[in-house]
Amino acid sequence: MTTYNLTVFPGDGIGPEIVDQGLRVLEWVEEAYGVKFDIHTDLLGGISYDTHGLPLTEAALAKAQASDAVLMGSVGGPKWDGKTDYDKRPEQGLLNLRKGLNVFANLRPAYCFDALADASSLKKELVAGLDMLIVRELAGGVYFGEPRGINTLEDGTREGINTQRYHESEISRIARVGFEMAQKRGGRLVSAEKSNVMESGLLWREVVTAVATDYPDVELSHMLADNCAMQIVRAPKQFDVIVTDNLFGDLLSDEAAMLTGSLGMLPSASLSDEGPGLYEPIHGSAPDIAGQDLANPIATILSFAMALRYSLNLGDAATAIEHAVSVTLDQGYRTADIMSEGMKSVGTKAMGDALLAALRS
Ligand SMILES: NC(=O)C1=CN([C@@H]2O[C@H](COP(=O)(O)OP(=O)(O)OC[C@H]3O[C@@H](n4cnc5c(N)ncnc54)[C@H](O)[C@@H]3O)[C@@H](O)[C@H]2O)C=CC1
Ligand SMILES: CC(C)CC(=O)C(=O)O
Ligand SMILES: [Mg+2]
Repeated sequence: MTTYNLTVFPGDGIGPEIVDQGLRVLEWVEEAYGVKFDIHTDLLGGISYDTHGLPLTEAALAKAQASDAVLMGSVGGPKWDGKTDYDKRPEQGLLNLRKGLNVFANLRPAYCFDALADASSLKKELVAGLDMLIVRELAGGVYFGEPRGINTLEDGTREGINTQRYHESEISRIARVGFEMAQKRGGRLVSAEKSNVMESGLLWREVVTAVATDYPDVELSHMLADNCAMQIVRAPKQFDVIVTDNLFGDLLSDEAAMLTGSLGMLPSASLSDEGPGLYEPIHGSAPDIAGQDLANPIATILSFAMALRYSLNLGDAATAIEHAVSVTLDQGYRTADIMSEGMKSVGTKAMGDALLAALRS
């Protein structure tokens, strides 16, 4: 029997609740596909800080690096928001995990399930049939650039600094992922930056244009990121694949999530050239609904399905899970974030129950 080593970081807020449902689905995969998941659960984020004084310990990172795939929930919350030492904040643990795994390519698919075309805040005809992919650079850019910090100046006033910095090698490697994804999909790639006001954006545009010569079958276009944000809500189905930097990808993907009905629907896979991928929903720890059995576990379950496809060679199991999500939504099960009139209102665990029933039927 094939055994896969998984490191799981439930994290903070709704993280443990949604990860629990994802792990139930993985138990089904073990039964249905005759594989074994050897699961090591560890601490990341605020819970790690409270226990160890650090949002990610070296030992936990080493375990993750030695795994076949790393699965997580979410980190952060008001308890740690006051921390001015950013290196100790829960979110820094996640950034360190991403950097430590060198997962530079973050795939964020925005797919509108037919049953949820009504759940979007946009008109149904704009989102029905939507299937776009945001490829976000994840290991560089302004979340990592130096110098950073808050300095007190001679006159006693303060300035905050973060640095957007991209080497051309970082741009070309994420551009290649964008082109390769477009080749496997609709053959169209939009590169989003701010080359009109940022040198790093200009370099981004030049490097992506140069890489394009290796992919003559992909139709490349460039779009300023602010226009891209507008186009995503004006006419989202014009997009096939968007490649963009760490900050713009963060913002554009939360925006795109609302086209699918809810932030609780959008999964992600973060991939490196070698080593395990990291799989997490794109949303945060949702402190406003944590511990109340209200969170939508679907983004997490779909992220774990992406792990099966991209890291564990279990693509059939991933497809079965995606199909079960579709069936469950067709059956009318809805967590509060995607609820509409006449549907069956369920909590986090009951959504997991419904999905497992669909998988077993
Ligand atoms: N990858 C991660 O772990 C991330 C962590 N964060 C952290 O999460 C904390 C909260 O951040 P927010 O800005 O409030 O963003 P958030 O994504 O946690 O929540 C935004 C809104 O979406 C709702 N929401 C999110 N996920 C949901 C789900 N699965 N089901 C139903 N509703 C859901 C929340 O209830 C909230 O109203 C902060 O500490 C932030 O730094 C934020 C984004 C990503
Ligand atoms: C480090 C995270 C908190 C940033 C984020 O919002 C994301 O990656 O989606
Ligand atoms: Mg985000």
